[in-house]
Amino acid sequence: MEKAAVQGDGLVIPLIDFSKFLDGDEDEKLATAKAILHGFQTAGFIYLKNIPITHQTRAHVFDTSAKYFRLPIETKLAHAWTTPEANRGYSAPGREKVTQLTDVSEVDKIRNAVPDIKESLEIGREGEPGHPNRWPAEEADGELHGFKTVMMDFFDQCKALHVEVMRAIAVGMGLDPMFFDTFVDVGDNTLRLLHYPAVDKKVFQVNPGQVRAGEHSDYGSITLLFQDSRGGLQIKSPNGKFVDARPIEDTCVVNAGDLLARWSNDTIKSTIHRVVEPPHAEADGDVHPARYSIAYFCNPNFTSHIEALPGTYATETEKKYEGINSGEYLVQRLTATYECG
Ligand SMILES: O=C(O)CCC(=O)C(=O)O
Ligand SMILES: [Fe+2]
Repeated sequence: MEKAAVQGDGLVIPLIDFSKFLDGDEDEKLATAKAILHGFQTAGFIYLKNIPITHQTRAHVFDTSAKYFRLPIETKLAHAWTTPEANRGYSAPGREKVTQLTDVSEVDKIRNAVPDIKESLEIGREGEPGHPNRWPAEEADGELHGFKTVMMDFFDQCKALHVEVMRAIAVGMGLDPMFFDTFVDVGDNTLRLLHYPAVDKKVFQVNPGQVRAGEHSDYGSITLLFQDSRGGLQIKSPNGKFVDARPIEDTCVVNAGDLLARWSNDTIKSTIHRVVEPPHAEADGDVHPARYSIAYFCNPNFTSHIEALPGTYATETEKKYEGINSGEYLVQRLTATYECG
C-alpha cells in the first residue's frame, strides 16, 4: 500500500494509483476501487496519481488560466457571473463566500466582514439551453487566442474522469460498474479557474480569520481539484482540526460533495475544507505569491432524481433523506453562496 498523501489528527487521505483501476487486472481493479471508496467513506478525500490527464495538458491549462487572470478587471467584469441557474462567468474578489450557511442574510454578513482573497471564472457545459458560457473575447493574435478550445478540451477530459471515478465507486460498492453512467453522462459540471492573488503577509496578521477561501464543503457528486505547488489547502479532520493537504506534483485531489454524501445515505463523507495562508515561508519576503488552482465540480445530470443508493440501507426507515432533483438541489445551494444582483 502506498504511503498516505496526508496524515494527521486522525485524518488519513490515501494516494491511489488510478491506472491500476483503468488498466489493471481484475484483482487490481477491485482493490483500487475498494481503496477509493474507503477513502471517500473515511476522509471524504483521496489523491489520484497516473490519471489520463497528462502533465502537459495540465501545465497548458494552468498557463492559459494565468493569462486569463492577467486581463484588466473591466474586461473580466464584462462577462461577469450572473445567476445561480446559469453559474457561468467571472467572479471578482469578494463576490462568492463559500460557507456552510444556507441563510442568505447570514452569508451576507460574513462576506462583508472578511472577503475571500480570490477571483474565479466558471465555465459550464457548452450547449445547455438558455445558459451560454460567458467567454472572454479572443482576438486572433491576442494573448488569449485558443482559450475556449483549451478550456473545453480540458472540460471534456475531466468529464470523462468523473465517469471513471464514479465507476470505481460503483465497483467498490458492489454495484454494476456502469451503475452511475446514466446519472453522469450529460456532463452538467462546472470548471472553475481560481486565482488567489499575491498577498501581503501582513493581511493575515492584521485580520485573524483572513483566509484565501472560507471553509465549506462542495455541493455535487465529486470535485476534481488541481493545485499548483504553493499550498494552503486544508481539510478538516474528524477531530475538528484543519490539516494541510500538501500539493503533490501531477496528482489530482478528489473529494466527495454533499450530493454524493446524501446519495450514499451518508456512508460517504463530504468533508469541510478551506484555503489559508501558505504554510511555508516563501522567498519573496513580505508577500505570498499568487496561487492558482482549478476545481472541476462534477454533478449528477441536472434531471437526475437522487435517492439512497442500493446497499446503503436495509429497510426504508434507514433512508436518511427524501429523494431530490439534482439540478434543483444545486441551484438552491448556489443561491445561498453568491451575492445575486
Ligand atoms: O483552491 C483550492 O485549492 C480549493 C478550492 C475549493 O475548495 C473550491 O473552489 O471549492
Ligand atoms: Fe471546495
